[in-house]
Amino acid sequence: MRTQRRLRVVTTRAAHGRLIAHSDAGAPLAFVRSGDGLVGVGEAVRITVSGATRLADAAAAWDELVAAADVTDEVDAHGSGLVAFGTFAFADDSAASSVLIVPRIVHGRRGDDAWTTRIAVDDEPLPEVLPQRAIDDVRVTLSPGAIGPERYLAIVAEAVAGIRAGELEKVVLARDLVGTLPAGADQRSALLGLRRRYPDAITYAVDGLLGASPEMLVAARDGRCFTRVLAGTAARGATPELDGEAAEALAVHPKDVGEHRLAAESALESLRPISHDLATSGPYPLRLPNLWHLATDITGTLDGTVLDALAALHPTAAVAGTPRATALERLAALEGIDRGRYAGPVGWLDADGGGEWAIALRGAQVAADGSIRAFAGAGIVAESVPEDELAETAIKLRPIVDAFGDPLPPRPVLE
Ligand SMILES: C=C(O[C@@H]1C=C(C(=O)O)C=C[C@H]1O)C(=O)O
Repeated sequence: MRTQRRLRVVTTRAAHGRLIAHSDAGAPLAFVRSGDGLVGVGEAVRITVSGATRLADAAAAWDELVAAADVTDEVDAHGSGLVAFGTFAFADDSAASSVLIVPRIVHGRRGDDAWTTRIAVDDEPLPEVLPQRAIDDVRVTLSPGAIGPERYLAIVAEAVAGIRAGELEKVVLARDLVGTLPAGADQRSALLGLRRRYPDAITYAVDGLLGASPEMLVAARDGRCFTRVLAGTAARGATPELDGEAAEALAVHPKDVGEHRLAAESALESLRPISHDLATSGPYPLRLPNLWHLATDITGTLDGTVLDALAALHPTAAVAGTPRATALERLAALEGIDRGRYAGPVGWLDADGGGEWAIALRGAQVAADGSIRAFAGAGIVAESVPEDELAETAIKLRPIVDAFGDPLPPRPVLE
């Protein structure tokens, strides 16, 4: 989709309260982690793409918009100036649209810098910054969707049989929960629920897709990139001692270590053609409020934009499997449903090819009619036990189940 619009973009220093309270109740835009990040209000431009070329098409439309923009930025921080929020569908043949959204107003904070960016289209005046609005407490119960627990056990068993027969090494299988948000409900309620419980995760919201992802697919700035690969999961222990043992056991558990190695190697392989000086640290056990993951961090010099990096990395072996093409075929056949934007890239990009993109995990899509669909998956390998994988998806669904079920606990409930 082409756009001829000319944007006028002005960033000035500002002081903010809670970032999320600035966003729109019915259509929040957010990418926030540990108090830093971006929140968008309103919509100046929407770029809609789909199909196998969705990332390349979005990049071309974005380049045109950037070329015609007039930007005044007195802050010059990562995320000041012209930015767009975005979400991309998981599969090439998904019916879900992929979008880039340029808000009318962006509130940003990074360390000691805080700013507001105002964006006007063509000859419009710059938008006015409105005061924050209190967040309503909205409660929704989620229940099994197209893939209930029984069906999940069956497809995991089928996947294990295929892997043992040598068809592929690993496939990530997901299941879903559904619910309905009342008309006009405040979506920021769930966002705040996620932020309070998972402050170190990335709380994201773009076009009804919202969640708290622990996995940074790629962050790019000034020609450098960072990727965090997560694969291999264990429940937290009930006492500090048991918890420490759970982390130690995960770090040496052959199934998880093997599953992780496939994911880390495939991320490196994807990055090699578009980057150099790649360095890794890990795998190490990463602690989240609800579980442990094995993590590998990758840094490098990026020869391209953040969208180029997304095109190279997505879908990673952490959310699809290995080999990639076989895993994509198998997961589509076994799940039998459209994942929509679940496990796709969600984030923001700037005018210089930088930005931050998470994998859309631990979240849900809220559709225009209020229907909610949440997904969580687990990496299946030859040693996988269906009941364990079902339990793992239940833990991974907890952030979004709790955020909708009991959105505003008075203080972080864990940690
Ligand atoms: C697929 C999900 O998570 C991914 C799969 C993991 C695993 O199988 O151990 C771990 C982290 C994520 O990369 C999900 O949360 O839905």
